[in-house]
Amino acid sequence: MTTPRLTLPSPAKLNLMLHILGRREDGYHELQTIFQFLDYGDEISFAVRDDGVIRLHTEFDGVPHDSNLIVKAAKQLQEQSGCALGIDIWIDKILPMGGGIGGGSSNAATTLLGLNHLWQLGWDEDRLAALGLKLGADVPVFVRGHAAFAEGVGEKLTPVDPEEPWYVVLVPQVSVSTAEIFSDPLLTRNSPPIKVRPVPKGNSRNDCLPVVARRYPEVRNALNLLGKFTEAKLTGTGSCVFGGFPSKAEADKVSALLTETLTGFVAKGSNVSMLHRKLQNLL
Ligand SMILES: C[C@](O)(CO)[C@H](O)COP(=O)(O)OP(=O)(O)OC[C@H]1O[C@@H](n2ccc(N)nc2=O)[C@H](O)[C@@H]1O
Ligand SMILES: Nc1ncnc2c1ncn2[C@@H]1O[C@H](COP(=O)(O)OP(=O)(O)OP(=O)(O)O)[C@@H](O)[C@H]1O
Repeated sequence: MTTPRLTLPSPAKLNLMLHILGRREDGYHELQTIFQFLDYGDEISFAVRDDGVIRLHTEFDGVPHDSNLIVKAAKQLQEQSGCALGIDIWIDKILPMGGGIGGGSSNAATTLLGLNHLWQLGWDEDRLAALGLKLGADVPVFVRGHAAFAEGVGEKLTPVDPEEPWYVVLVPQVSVSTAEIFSDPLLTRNSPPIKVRPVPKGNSRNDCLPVVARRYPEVRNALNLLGKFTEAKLTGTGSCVFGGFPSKAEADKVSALLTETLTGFVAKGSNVSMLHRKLQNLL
């Protein structure tokens, strides 16, 4: 008898704004950012095994098995929960790596929530988010599954409900190293903290944009091209560039023009992650 597989979505995120307030003693940066999910992402399938082995069957270019955030998330959860079960994992990977749309962090969160369900651990969201934070600054928001205003290094989350437009997302064919951008001497690190909620209009800038655009001509090009149709923004530390449109038809039209020369996709913004919508249906 074959073990049944559970397939769960692993959505992308966008940073609708990103301000850098300062640098902490450990080198990490204090941020204020707004996360929103996309109805677009990878799909991860899981099948429980009873021998305790954790095995990711899909190979990733340049990411060894044990360094994959999916495997790290599974191992840490197994270790900390004392669970004797194991897991077989497959992923249908469509999210670009190093694109600032959070693929690795989202994969880690989907793994944590999927295994919590399949291994019947009964961990609450706070505990899963705390474990997730050790894997990456963006993991907690994917664990919680609601669009959020984030502070600290991204772990202090307040749910928000921004508009949910259709986005054109351009994917310049360069991988941007987050660590490299955060260590650039030209990065602005002194944005004043926003104290008013909701975040007032006019605060949509991303402090990483000037540094990324300066270093990567491909990103500059994408910003210029999309900027002809709408406000073109950078997500995270890039490389992806996005802009919102009121309808799918308008987003499709612009995407069709731009993707003649650039890679990209159209997806709807969503304040509730599609992972959580699927899990809700399961329960
Ligand atoms: C900037 C964002 O993309 C916003 O969504 C994320 O906070 C980055 O999250 P991430 O890719 O999961 O980043 P991590 O793997 O935690 O960190 C990668 C590297 O970026 C730098 N880093 C990251 C986040 C942060 N708040 N300050 C930093 O200085 C650190 O050098 C760190 O070693
Ligand atoms: N499951 C995974 N999916 C993607 N990348 C992974 C994974 N596991 C490890 N990595 C490593 O993490 C790096 C960053 O990947 P990721 O896709 O999260 O970047 P990102 O979209 O820029 O994320 P962020 O917006 O959180 O900075 C990759 O270049 C890769 O080396």
